[in-house]
Amino acid sequence: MFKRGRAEGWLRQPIDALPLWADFHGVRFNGIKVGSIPGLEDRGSTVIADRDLTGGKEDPLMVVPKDLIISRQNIEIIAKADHHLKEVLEAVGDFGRTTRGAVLIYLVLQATIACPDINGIGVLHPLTEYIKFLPDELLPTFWTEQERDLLTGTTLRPAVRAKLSSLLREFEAVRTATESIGWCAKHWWDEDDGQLTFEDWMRVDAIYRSRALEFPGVGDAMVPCVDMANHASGDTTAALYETDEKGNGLLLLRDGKNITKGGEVTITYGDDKGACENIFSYGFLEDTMTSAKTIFLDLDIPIEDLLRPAKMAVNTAAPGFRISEKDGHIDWESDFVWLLAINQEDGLDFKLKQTIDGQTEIEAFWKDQELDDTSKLRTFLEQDRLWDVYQLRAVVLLQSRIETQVQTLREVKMPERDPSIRDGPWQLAGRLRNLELEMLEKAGADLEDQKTTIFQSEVVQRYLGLFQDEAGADEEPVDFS
Ligand SMILES: C[S@@+](CC[C@H](N)C(=O)[O-])C[C@H]1O[C@@H](n2cnc3c(N)ncnc32)[C@H](O)[C@@H]1O
Repeated sequence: MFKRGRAEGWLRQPIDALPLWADFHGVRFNGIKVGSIPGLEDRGSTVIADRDLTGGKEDPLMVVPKDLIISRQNIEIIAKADHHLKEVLEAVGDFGRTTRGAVLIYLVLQATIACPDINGIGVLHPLTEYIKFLPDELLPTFWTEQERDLLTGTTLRPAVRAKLSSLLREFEAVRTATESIGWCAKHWWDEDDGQLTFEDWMRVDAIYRSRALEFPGVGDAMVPCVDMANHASGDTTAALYETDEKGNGLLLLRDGKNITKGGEVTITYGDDKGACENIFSYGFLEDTMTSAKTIFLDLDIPIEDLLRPAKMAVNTAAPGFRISEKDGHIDWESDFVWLLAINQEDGLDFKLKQTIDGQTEIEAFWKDQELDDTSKLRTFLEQDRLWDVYQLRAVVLLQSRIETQVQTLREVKMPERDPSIRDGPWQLAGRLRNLELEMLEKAGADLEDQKTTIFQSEVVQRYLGLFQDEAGADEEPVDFS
């Protein structure tokens, strides 16, 4: 539907028509306009100062009436007057009650309303026109297989693979849930005339992913016109977004920020987001990004671990760890690694429990204390006299996982550039590989230092049988492997 609508023009509007749309629907612009900046056309449209703007002295640069905000609450309100939207939202169940689910369904319905072959479906809404201004972002879900191959060894590779699988599952679930609705069967799913394709689902997902912002008091939402602002981090962020006491969306120039006429009025999409997430959600990396910032690596419980099935059954933590870099210093965090770091001889135990309905449930224990949430395991271990030993094991596990990742990145080099590979994916993949490799190497070195420090601890030395107390009596050595 989107591809056809873009090509035939019924799902496309030039950005020059935005002021008219905004004016008609009560969006107020103060000293700004929306368009592209000469020389930066590859960044699409953005908010531009239409006169000199002085921070601390300006009224809101944009006021967007609250009814135009695409939030879960507003979609529920719109659905009260649009029985087609309501029918689909109800049919998809819990998914339609999440913000993302409601917005994706809503966007699909707006495209359906705009389609000239489909009549009498849905109620026209200002947003039916607005989605025509939105460009198709080249997010990695739209990269070709060859372009995605460039990501091998980066954390974006598994993220994109998982996203594509989950999008396909969602699309099939929406189809199954709605194909018994007459108009959906006819206009969306009919083998010959049905208009809705998996590519449409990918497009609405990309629109939401690249444009939704977290609004105080509203939650995640797409706010028309505010979502035309491009991103800049740190001190270069020019404006903030929030809602006023009536719930209208606002764009506010930051105090102390002066923008001369023609300058860009940027917001931040989140300064802490890592390089992987930036490419995943927005399809670009800021030129000033010199660190991958944060990397999540998966961890697997080794096959040789006899408790693997039980550990997997009780685990409640994300199976991996995150390393983050701030001010040149690398930190790691993981609720999962502790489950890998301990075993039965340390005090981990499992019991089978019969539930009231006759099912069997597995329960985990740490030294006779019930472990109902394995993500809290660290708090138990911290109090244990062998805490240093568990820390050492965790560090060794993380270090080995990082080494594997580094090795893959080093071994699988960027190939010769095939002419079919587009410039965007080529540049982004190259930069991401370098940023992640550099940060992983730094993290590996930092963990080596941590390992050396923990290794010196008396607890570890005693545990390994390397400690000699003053009387010269050796501790019984313990097999650390
Ligand atoms: C919320 S939209 C902003 C408006 C968008 N440029 C448009 O034309 O509709 C987010 C998208 O804008 C682009 N973008 C935003 N900030 C950027 C930046 N600093 N550099 C390059 N592209 C940027 C990316 O394509 C991103 O997915």
